[in-house]
Amino acid sequence: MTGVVADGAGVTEPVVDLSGATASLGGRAVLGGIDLTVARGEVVALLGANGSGKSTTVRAVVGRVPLTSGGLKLFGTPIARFRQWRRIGYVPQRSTAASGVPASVREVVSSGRLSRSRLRPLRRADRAAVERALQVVGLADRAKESVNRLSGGQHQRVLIARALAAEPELLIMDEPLGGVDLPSQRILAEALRTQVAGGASVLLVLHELGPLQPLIDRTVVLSDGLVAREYGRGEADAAARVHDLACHPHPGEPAETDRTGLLT
Ligand SMILES: Nc1ncnc2c1ncn2[C@@H]1O[C@H](COP(=O)(O)OP(=O)(O)OP(=O)(O)O)[C@@H](O)[C@H]1O
Repeated sequence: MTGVVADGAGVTEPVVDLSGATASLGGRAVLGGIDLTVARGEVVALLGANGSGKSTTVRAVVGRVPLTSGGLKLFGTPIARFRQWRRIGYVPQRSTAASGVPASVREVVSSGRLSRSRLRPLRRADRAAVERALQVVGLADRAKESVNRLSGGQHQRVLIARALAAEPELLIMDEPLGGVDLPSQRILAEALRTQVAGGASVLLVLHELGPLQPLIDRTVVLSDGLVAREYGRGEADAAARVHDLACHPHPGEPAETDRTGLLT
């Protein structure tokens, strides 16, 4: 099995272990048998063309899309018995932080901490984690503002801060760079670096690796609901190039699909 690492207690299971996963949406098969692992401390990027199944895969991992067959274990526990959701931080694909609810930036970020503190009032350590997360995404000076007054990219940063505030062991982010400008992408890269240095594992859906590239241990390319290819750390440039050609073909240049048949 890939992605198994040893720790002080002996051999440890991957934090995510998806095997032969199939799923359907609207009566259509969307995942055709995905094998995906994330080892403890590993940073895995999921790439692929639009509609290849990236979001569905991570939504399956967080239990939001039921599998029609195959298996999923989180932290070594089958999904049906898994209850420790506070170990996982999930940032869904671009959405609003609070649809119409006049919550402040700090309140939304604090809500990430509440799930960890089981709805107890926040203690000093909780408040410190919230402030750190706000600093990390560069929104500390806007903490009192209503999230309704933020731009789309700033919303995204609030959602990222909410996930970071929980200090999860596994952070799952669906297109965290979407609509986020380059300085903020760098801030996010730094935030992730800190999380990973602290032992966190990360699963990211990305359209391009951008400033996150140096952090990524493994890149998994999806195509039509299947894993088309995996790239290791030293192959990040190749992964980025395959993805660029498949998803953003340059005029006059054949898409990588035409040349390799990898990404359809
Ligand atoms: N609620 C739904 N009902 C029916 N089909 C869906 C639904 N959500 C997604 N799909 C289909 O499932 C397939 C995979 O979608 P998914 O969102 O996982 O792709 P993706 O790789 O994340 O794409 P993108 O890069 O555009 O975000 C697509 O063909 C999509 O049309």
